[in-house]
Parts: sequence; C-alpha cells; structure tokens
Amino acid sequence: MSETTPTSHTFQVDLRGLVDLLSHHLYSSPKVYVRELLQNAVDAVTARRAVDPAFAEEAPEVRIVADGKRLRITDPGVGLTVAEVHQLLATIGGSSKRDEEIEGARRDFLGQFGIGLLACFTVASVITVTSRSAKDPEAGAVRWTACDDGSYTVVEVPLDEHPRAGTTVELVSRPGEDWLKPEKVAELAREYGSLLPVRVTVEGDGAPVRITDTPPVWERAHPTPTARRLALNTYCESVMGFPPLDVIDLDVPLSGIKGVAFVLPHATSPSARPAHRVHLKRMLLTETADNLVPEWAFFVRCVVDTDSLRPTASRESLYDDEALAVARDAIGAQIREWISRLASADPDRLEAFLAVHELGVKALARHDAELLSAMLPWLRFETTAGHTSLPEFARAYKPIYLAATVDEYRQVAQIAAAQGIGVVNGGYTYDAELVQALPRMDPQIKVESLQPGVISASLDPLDTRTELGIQAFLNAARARLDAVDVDVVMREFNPVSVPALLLDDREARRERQRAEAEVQADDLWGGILASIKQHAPRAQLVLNHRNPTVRRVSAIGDPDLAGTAVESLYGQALLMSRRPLRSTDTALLNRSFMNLLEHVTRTD
Ligand SMILES: Nc1ncnc2c1ncn2[C@@H]1O[C@H](COP(=O)(O)OP(=O)(O)OP(=O)(O)O)[C@@H](O)[C@H]1O
Repeated sequence: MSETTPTSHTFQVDLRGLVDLLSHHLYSSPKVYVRELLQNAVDAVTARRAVDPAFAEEAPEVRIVADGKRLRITDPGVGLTVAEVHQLLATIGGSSKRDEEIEGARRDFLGQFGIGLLACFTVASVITVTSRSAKDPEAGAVRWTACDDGSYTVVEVPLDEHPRAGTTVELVSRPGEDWLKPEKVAELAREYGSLLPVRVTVEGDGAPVRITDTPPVWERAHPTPTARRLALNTYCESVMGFPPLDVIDLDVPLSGIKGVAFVLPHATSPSARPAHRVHLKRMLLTETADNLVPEWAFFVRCVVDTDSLRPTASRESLYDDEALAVARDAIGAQIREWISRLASADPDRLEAFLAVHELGVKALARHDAELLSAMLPWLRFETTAGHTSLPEFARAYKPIYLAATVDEYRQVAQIAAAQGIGVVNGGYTYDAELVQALPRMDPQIKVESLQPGVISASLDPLDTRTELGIQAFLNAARARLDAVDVDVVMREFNPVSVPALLLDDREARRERQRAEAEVQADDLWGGILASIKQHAPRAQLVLNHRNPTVRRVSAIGDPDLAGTAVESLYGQALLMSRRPLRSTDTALLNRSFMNLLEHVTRTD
C-alpha cells in the first residue's frame, strides 16, 4: 500500500460533552463555579502584584454582583490582552499559571489546569469576559463572549467601557437554574472564600456585603490567651458545629500548614470517617478531608490552610502523595506533643480528655503501637494496686497476672492484693488485649494469665498439728461438697474477714457444664460427651483458718452440722464470686439454708 502525504489537523472539542464530563464526573456539584471565579480573580490580583510594584501597595477588592439571572465578578487583577484571550480563554487546558516567566509567583497561584472557567458552563449558558491588561498600558480592552455550544467571539471595546486594568466576568444563567441568586452566591462565596487574602464583597438587592474575614482566627492577634481561646471556640461552633474540648495549634512549615485541631467534646468511634477542613492558599478545598491526620488521632477535627500540598483535579480533595504522608506524620507528632504537654502540665485536662475518649483511644491503641506508647502512661486500668497505669503497675509487680473476666478478677482481687500478687482486670473492653501487648513494647514485662493455682499457692498452709486436728472436719466437708464437684482445703490468708474463697477457672466450669449436659443427654450424646471427658479440674473451696467463724465451724463435733456449715460457706463464696448458679448449687444452697434454720430453731 502506498503512503499518502500526512495532513495536519487539530483536535475538535465538543464543549457540551466536556461540560457534561466536568459537571457529572469531575466536580461534586455545580456550586464549584463560584470557587473557580474567585480563584481566577485572586490569581489575577497575585499576578498583577508580581508585575506592577505600585499595585502591591493597594488594597484590592473583588466585587460580585448577582441578581438571579446574571452574575458579574470584577477584579483589579493583571487582565488579558487580545492575544492572551485567544491563547488562554479559548484554549481548553490553556493556563497562564504555568508560565515559566513568572516562576517566582507560580507557587502562589490557585489555578493550574486551565479548565476552571469551563465549570461556569455548568450553571451558565453564556460567559463574557471583558478585560484590560495591566502589563501593557497601551493595550485596549477586549471582550470575549462564549456560548455553551462551543462558539465564541472576540471584540475590542472602547477604553471608557473598561477604564482601568482588570477583568469582569459575566455569566448568564441557564434557564430554570437558581445558582446565580444573590443569597446563594453569597453563601457559596463565604463557604469557599471567607479566608481569602483579598477582600471580596457580594451585592444583591441591598448594599455589598463583605464575605472575607481574615486573617484566620488562629493567626489573628488576640489581647489575651483566654480571648484567643474564646474566639477559637466560637469559630469552631459556627464552622464545625461543636464546642471543642480543647484546641491544638498546628504549624508544619515544611508542608506550609497552619491551623488548628479541635478536640471533639463527645466520644466518637475510631472508625467514624473523619472530616477535616482544608484550605489551599486560603481557598476552601474540602470540608471532608479524611487523609490529613493519622488514623489514631480520631478524636480531633482540623481546620488548616496549606500552600504546598497538591489538590486533585476536581480541587475537592488532597492528592494522596508522599508530601501528604509527611504532613500527616508531622500533624500526628504535634497532637502527640499536646498529649505529653497536658500530662506534664495539666493532668486535669488530660483526665477530662480521657473521660471522653479513653475507650476510643484504647480501641485504636491495640493496633497502633505509636498511639499505645504515647498513651499507655496515661490510661488507667483496674488492678489489685487500684486504678493505675500499666507501666507503673509493671514496675511494682513481676509478673503481671491477667484475669480474663470481671468476675474472675472480683473473685480474687481482695485476696491477691493481700498476698502481694499483681492482677489486672482484663474483663473490660480492650483491656486484656492492651495488657497482652505490653511485653511487645517492653520485653522486661511478663504477663501471665491468672490460674487458680497462682492464688492458692500463695496461701499459707497450716502447721501439721492444726492440719491433723481438723482432718475429720475436712473429710466431712469434702464428702459433702463432692456432690457439686468441689474440693475443700484449709489455708491461712488475709484478709481475715474473708471466710472462704472459691477458686475456679473457666476450663473447670466448662468441664462441669459438659458433665451436667451428659447427665441430661440421651445415650448417643452421653457416650460422645463421656468419650471426650478429660481429667476434670475441680473448683476449690479454700477456707481461711484465720477467720474466727471458720475456726468455730472446723471445731463442730456433729458431722451433719459441720457439713451444713460448709455448704453455707460454699454458698457464700459462690454468691461472692457472682457466677451463675447451676441447678445443683441452687439445691445445695436451699438445703443448707433450711438445715441451718432448723438447727437454730430446734427446741430440744
Ligand atoms: N479574572 C481573570 N483575570 C485574568 N486572567 C484570567 C481571569 N480568569 C481567567 N484568566 C486566564 O484564563 C486562563 C484559564 O483560566 P481557567 O480558570 O480556565 O484555568 P486556570 O485558572 O489557569 O487553571 P484551573 O483549571 O486550575 O483553574 C487562566 O490561566 C488565566 O490566564
């Protein structure tokens, strides 16, 4: 096949298709048109400052006038020449903000993609830009009028129609749309532009209203720290919708970030999607950034301004790149510093913080070594040495015993404390996992799960003579409690006020439940259950020989009465342990109670 001479062509762009793409797939709402207009106006002012030293002294103003059908935005910025109009406005993707000549100022611009103005076609059918360049005093004024069908015209206009340098953009509303209503425009201008460094006003039916309020509250000079805090509280309430529990200043020069982190006043789930407000060069980028702070800092909501992080093309979120990761780490470090500062200088405030967020902090600390090490000294756990921090507890007790349930803990806490055994209550949500994580952080710390043997081994045995003297009583007691699968021993321990202690572990209890089920099961199941029966660990009733009642009981001569007394001691220890009663336990309790009553009411 012979080749023909190549002919050169230019892309044809179907503007309607492009506008449809922008409005339905790039931007979350047509409302971004206000941001794009403000952005161009502020960028034009920035560009003019760079080329016109006299202008740098002025206090420029961007004015928006809207009446529902039309919107006009005027800026005293750098303006455009006829050539620039063709090159920049009529070229999709054309942008002066990538101009190498003004490299110094380039990082100051909000725009960069050369598509922003097109966003106006999502609300307008016609866009008119009338402009006069500040770069060339001889240049005339020019008007570019574009329709949403992709056609445009350019005409020169008399200078008296645009006597000063700058630009006016006018939009004609699409029929039936209410995006250009003055209240709407003011609301959107305030939402996006309230922190802009250039004064912006919006005018509808009445006088122009200023929508900019700068510098941001956190950068303003305040007469006293209390006044600053009050101003930040008010700002947080109006913008974020809650009164903050505390405010953390954020300053990350490397990422050009300045702002504040507000501590939530109510508990929140660490998995709740966070929503931080991020401004890029003072223009609101998003109210719902979820990648600005480390996941562990779930208890803050930030408002920041950055001049160096990159926006995505829609300019509605931050580009998740290495620079953002660095910024995130730095913000995390500042929040951690705040925690340490509170801990050393203001423990009451730290306590108030933990009163609200402790559960969330614990939940996340299980998977986040960083948070765990930062918070561990300040988290409180229930232990046999009172409510204390784990590192402190671990210094005093080696090993640390972990009770798996609240009941198990309650059952032994008093006795363990009296014997100097360190037990942590692992029955509360997340606590056991955090205690188990301790040795990973400090290999010197030993954590062991609490077995009944640990406590019974620490109780003092009786001397041989006393032991022999109560042998008959112990035999009677064991015979009586054999029916409920409980062994009886006599020891001496503190506190004296505790007559008996029931030591039982979950394995033993499971075994007994299995045995009960076996009794009730039919032949087939009974056989299967019996075949998996192991050596059943029994619960142990440890009587306290130091307790005066127990001493008297052990001296009762009548074996029947002694048996009833032991049943009562077992019942009391069982009730103290707050375990569910088995049917055999209930029967035993009933019997011992009735027998005791009968005994004390006997008349012979
Ligand atoms: N008010 C204005 N004054 C002067 N020039 C303007 C104005 N508005 C737009 N322009 C020119 O038109 C160009 C295209 O604007 P457009 O908003 O489409 O893109 P951009 O601002 O460059 O980038 P982005 O798509 O990121 O907003 C700009 O680069 C700028 O040169």
